[in-house]
Amino acid sequence: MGVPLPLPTPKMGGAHGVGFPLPSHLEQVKRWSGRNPHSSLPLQQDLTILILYIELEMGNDKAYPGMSENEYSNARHAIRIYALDKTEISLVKLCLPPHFVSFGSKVNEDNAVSSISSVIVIFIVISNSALLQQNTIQQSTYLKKTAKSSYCSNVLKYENLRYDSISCRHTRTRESNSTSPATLVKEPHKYFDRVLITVRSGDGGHGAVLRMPTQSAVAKSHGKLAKENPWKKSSFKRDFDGSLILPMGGHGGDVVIYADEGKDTLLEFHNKRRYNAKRGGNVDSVGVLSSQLRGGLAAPTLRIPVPLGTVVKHKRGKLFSDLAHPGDEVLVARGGRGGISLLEVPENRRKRMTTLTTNIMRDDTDKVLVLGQHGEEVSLELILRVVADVGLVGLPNAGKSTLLAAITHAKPDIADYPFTTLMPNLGRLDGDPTLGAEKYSSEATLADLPGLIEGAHLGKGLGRNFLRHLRRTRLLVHVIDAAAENPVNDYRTVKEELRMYNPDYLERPFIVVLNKIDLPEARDRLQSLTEEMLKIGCDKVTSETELSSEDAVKSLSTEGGEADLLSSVTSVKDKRDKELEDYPRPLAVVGVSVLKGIMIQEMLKEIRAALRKC
Ligand SMILES: Nc1nc2c(ncn2[C@@H]2O[C@H](COP(=O)(O)OP(=O)(O)OP(=O)(O)O)[C@@H](O)[C@H]2O)c(=O)[nH]1
Ligand SMILES: [Mg+2]
Repeated sequence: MGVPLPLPTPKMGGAHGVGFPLPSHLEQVKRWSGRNPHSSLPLQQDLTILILYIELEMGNDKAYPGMSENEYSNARHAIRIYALDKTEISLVKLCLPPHFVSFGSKVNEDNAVSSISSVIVIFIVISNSALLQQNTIQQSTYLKKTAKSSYCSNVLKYENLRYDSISCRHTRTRESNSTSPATLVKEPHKYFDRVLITVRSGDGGHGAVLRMPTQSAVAKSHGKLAKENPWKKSSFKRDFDGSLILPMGGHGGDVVIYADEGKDTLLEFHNKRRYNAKRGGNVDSVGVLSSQLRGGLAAPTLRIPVPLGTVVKHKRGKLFSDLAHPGDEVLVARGGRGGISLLEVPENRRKRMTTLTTNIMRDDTDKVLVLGQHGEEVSLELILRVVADVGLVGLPNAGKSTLLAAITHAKPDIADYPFTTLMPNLGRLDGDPTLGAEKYSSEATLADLPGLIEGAHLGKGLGRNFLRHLRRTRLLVHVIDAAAENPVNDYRTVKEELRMYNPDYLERPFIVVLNKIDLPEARDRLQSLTEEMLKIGCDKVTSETELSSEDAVKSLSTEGGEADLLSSVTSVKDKRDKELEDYPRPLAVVGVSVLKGIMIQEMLKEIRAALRKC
């Protein structure tokens, strides 16, 4: 620890090295070591790095056929770097011997082994855990011994085999709480559906080490009766088998995240990113067992409300839960258990008490149980995907928000400039009263999304991240400005962007709404536009019309449409290779003017009919 490294003249990594210049790297290692053994590195997790620096004695160049002069001289120094997870550390001793000889296929192994002239083994332990650091030091000591006996005799001289271990601590990186309230107000659309938070469950309350009361104390508190028989069974709380029940520390508060229909966004979490549950109460005692003794109070569960449709994930990927239904909740951190109480019994009464109690503990090592257990701290990523049956998509200014306002009670912002809508607006569509009571209840939720433009997948306009909010929809409604210069092209642009985000979106049933037919230029070409739109696409539904449940699970672990599993990557790629014409054609094309209320009922009929089909 802390011994400056005897470093050889550094050279390039060589044919078997890691491909970056040695000098700077070894300089860094040098800085980490000797001078400051407890230097900090900006790493989040525990890590052990094993560096092998091997210098070869390249005696006979005929032993390395096919190696160029350059390769030959580079191969004289080989550096290998292994990052070991803390759980893998025991593997070091297993995998070390092969590394001594794994100098690539061009080198005859025997020759290579016999030509090693010196080896430097460096362990860098980056951890705040003293135990892990200690373990690594033991590992390297063990290696020194085994290397001496097994390798040094015939491979290299022991004095040429050097070990060092370096301990570094993590830097305590402060969580970026950089989103200022002003930014949140100015650009809420960038933050409303994604946030990182940290939750901590409460510690358990402490138990107590109790003494039996003296006879006089018992008499004082229980009057004459107790004086006659201080060990009378009813004096203390007992289990059904007669054993004494000793009070326990209260359970620490759990942390639960639940779906709350009253919440719309995750914005508030940007202001407060840390949530701590309370700790359990300690045993209320002055050290003497009494019938009045109470256990510590359990801390209340900390319940955090999030909008319906929030996906709760571990910061580094693992899915906790998808809170897609009202009342869904997930326990994200369990509170620490309360400590138990111990009873100290005088030697002469011990035997008798043992027959009466099951939870007497005298062993010193058990005393740790008196302290409540620690709660757990978890970093979470919350991702909102709105829950809606129908998604409205289209270019900016097509009239999506006007449509939502026309058929639901929603009051979205409407204006004749692009990107009026920055965050999804939700509206509730009532069922069809003409279909009778049964169908009337089949209401649906509509989501009006921000406008998409060509190149949205490259980040143009508002980008395309908001398309994740289409994930749960059953039906898409393409809203097109029929009075625009080239409505068919606009339609293709939106479909293309959807496909770039997630080709599955194009497999979903959809209808096309040609809007603004109150304007003459739209009304005149309504017929031809409708025919043209109906021609784009094919009849056969090529694959699943909805995300299968398996896909849904996969998609929960990924964002932005990039699936992490190889198979799904391939399938997504295949789907992107398809032409727009290879995807299903619209279920219906209707011309409307949502502003002037023309053909609204016909449009609603088509939407309801489509909803019934999917
Ligand atoms: N003439 C006419 N104008 C309409 C019609 N529907 C919407 N508009 C106008 O089109 C403009 C844009 O409407 P919005 O509903 O804000 O369009 P949007 O698709 O939500 O636009 P973004 O939110 O920017 O994506 C507004 O000025 C509306 O008044 C219509 O049927 N006829
Ligand atoms: Mg809008």
